[in-house]
Amino acid sequence: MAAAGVVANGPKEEKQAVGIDGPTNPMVTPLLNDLYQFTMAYAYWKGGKHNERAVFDLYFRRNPFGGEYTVFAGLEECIRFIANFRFTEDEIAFVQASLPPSCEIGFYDYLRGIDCSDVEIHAISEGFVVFPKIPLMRVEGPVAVVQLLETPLVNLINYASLVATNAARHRFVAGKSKLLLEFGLRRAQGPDGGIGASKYCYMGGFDATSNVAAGKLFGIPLRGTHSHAFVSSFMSPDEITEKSLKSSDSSNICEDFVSLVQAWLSKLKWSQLLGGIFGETNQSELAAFASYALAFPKNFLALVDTYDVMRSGVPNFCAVALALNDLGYKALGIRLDSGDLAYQSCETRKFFQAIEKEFGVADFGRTNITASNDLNEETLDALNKQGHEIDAFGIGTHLVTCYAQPALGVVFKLVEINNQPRIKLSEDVSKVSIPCKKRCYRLYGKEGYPLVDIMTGENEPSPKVGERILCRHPFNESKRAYVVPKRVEELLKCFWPGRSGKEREELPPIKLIRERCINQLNLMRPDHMRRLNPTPYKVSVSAKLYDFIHFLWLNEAPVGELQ
Ligand SMILES: Nc1ncnc2c1ncn2[C@@H]1O[C@H](COP(=O)(O)OP(=O)(O)OP(=O)(O)O)[C@@H](O)[C@H]1O
Ligand SMILES: O=P(O)(O)OC[C@H]1O[C@H](OP(=O)(O)OP(=O)(O)O)[C@H](O)[C@@H]1O
Ligand SMILES: O=C(O)c1cccnc1
Ligand SMILES: [Mg+2]
Repeated sequence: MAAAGVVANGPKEEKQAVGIDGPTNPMVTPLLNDLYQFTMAYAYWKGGKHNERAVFDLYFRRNPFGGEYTVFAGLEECIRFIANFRFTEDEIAFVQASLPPSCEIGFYDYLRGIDCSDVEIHAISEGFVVFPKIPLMRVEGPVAVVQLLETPLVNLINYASLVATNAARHRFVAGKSKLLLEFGLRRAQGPDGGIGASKYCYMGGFDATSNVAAGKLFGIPLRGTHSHAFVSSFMSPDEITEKSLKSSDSSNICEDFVSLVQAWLSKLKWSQLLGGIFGETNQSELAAFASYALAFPKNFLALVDTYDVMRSGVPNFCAVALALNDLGYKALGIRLDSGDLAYQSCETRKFFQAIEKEFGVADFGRTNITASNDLNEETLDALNKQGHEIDAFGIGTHLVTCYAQPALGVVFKLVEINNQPRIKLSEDVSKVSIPCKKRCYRLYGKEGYPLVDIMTGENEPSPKVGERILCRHPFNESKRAYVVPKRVEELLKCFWPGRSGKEREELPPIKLIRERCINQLNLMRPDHMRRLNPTPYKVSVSAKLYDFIHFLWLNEAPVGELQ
């Protein structure tokens, strides 16, 4: 399919993060934290508890946007943070100034010495489809150090996974064949929101961004059109002084491209097939289009809704496109940014097809139509239901601000300390944590779909292909199922080995993560993916872990006394 707009760069050779560089955003430091992490770290240290070995799980409790899946994103930035985790003298001085003066000076020497060399991180690969309760990351290490990681890690995963999921959901509704452009920078929540949105929307299945900084930082393809300001900045074709244009093969020069455009406009006006659709078009708009075509003859795309789409924008675009065609150039297409996008795209397509027929310009009928203007999942769905002729969507505000749901409830919970499993109870069962250092697996069925994710204790034997295993709902006794997996995939892999001597998983380039994400989404059973009342994906625990959770629950919950 033809690309929309000016192509500023192709995807670069992505940089392999082996070194490992620090986080993309230099604001991500150990101070990007909640105060209570420091007060707890002090209290652990003061009590001589700081080096106790703790295991924390990072997970979320509910899928966003009323859906039944989430895309896991943000892992690379977490590993970059971990790999470079050290306090500067300046930061230590600030922590000291922020804690009560009664805190002993030795704590600051302790902070001076810590890094993540004794921390071990297992995580699900970035770009995987993930589900509630399953640990996305398992962080193990000295309790005070790992406590200091909670807020930054949750911060780095939360929005990344939310916006990647939002992008994946927009892609799902738009369909695989459409070009999806992220146009959200101006509406994003600050500079980091803008950069993060561009990165993770690409990961979640968008094709390109308008955000130049994101193009430079991550090698994401850049695309763009032009705005209404460019069109309304022109008053008349007389403004164009440099009117000559070389043909695409440089064999001849058209000395007055503007007159060629005017000639085509008259032909269109009097043509049999198009007769009566339009009269006088807006000449200042025509000047803007001709001028843009002179600047970008190979990438001409026009925003056609400044004055009147069918009576001015589209005929003016076609006149310029046909003049370009005379010189061997193929115009890219138009952008619609207001009004009824379904209706206008269909009318425009008919107009393009009529031109192809009347003037014998091959493929003119297939000229690209891009649409934008407050698009979201619902409007994309409505457009599909009505029928439309749009090839590409530019989406900003709703996508990057995650308008439909502003946060993913990622949490970081202690599940084990000094080899002792810990549980956090709650009146709300969905908030009870799943104790123990665990392993997690995805079990696939005979049709190739993932059937269930299962958590087991660290030392339980792993589920085996062809062997029946009981999968239990972690909290609901009556919900259980036997599964005979056709494929077993271990989900948690070692991304930061600490001192364990384990091999570290590579951090793949963003393009590969994007492909992985698209493949993962394609693998899901369609009923988990549908927008209305999707089927929940099953998340379970082994029988042994189930028994242990409930044993610990009873052990920890005080018995009430009725009077
Ligand atoms: N065929 C359609 N079906 C459903 N929604 C549509 C359709 N066409 C456009 N929309 C949506 O309707 C809304 C139109 O918004 P609104 O009326 O505020 O804009 P407009 O007047 O067309 O343009 P402008 O942004 O210039 O004010 C947008 O959110 C757009 O995405
Ligand atoms: O609508 P979004 O999904 O956020 O997509 C990006 C929008 O940003 C641009 O214009 P802007 O909104 O700045 O001005 P406009 O509303 O007048 O078009 C563009 O024309 C889109 O309409
Ligand atoms: O290139 C575009 O068309 C664009 C970029 C950002 C926002 N709206 C549109
Ligand atoms: Mg707008």
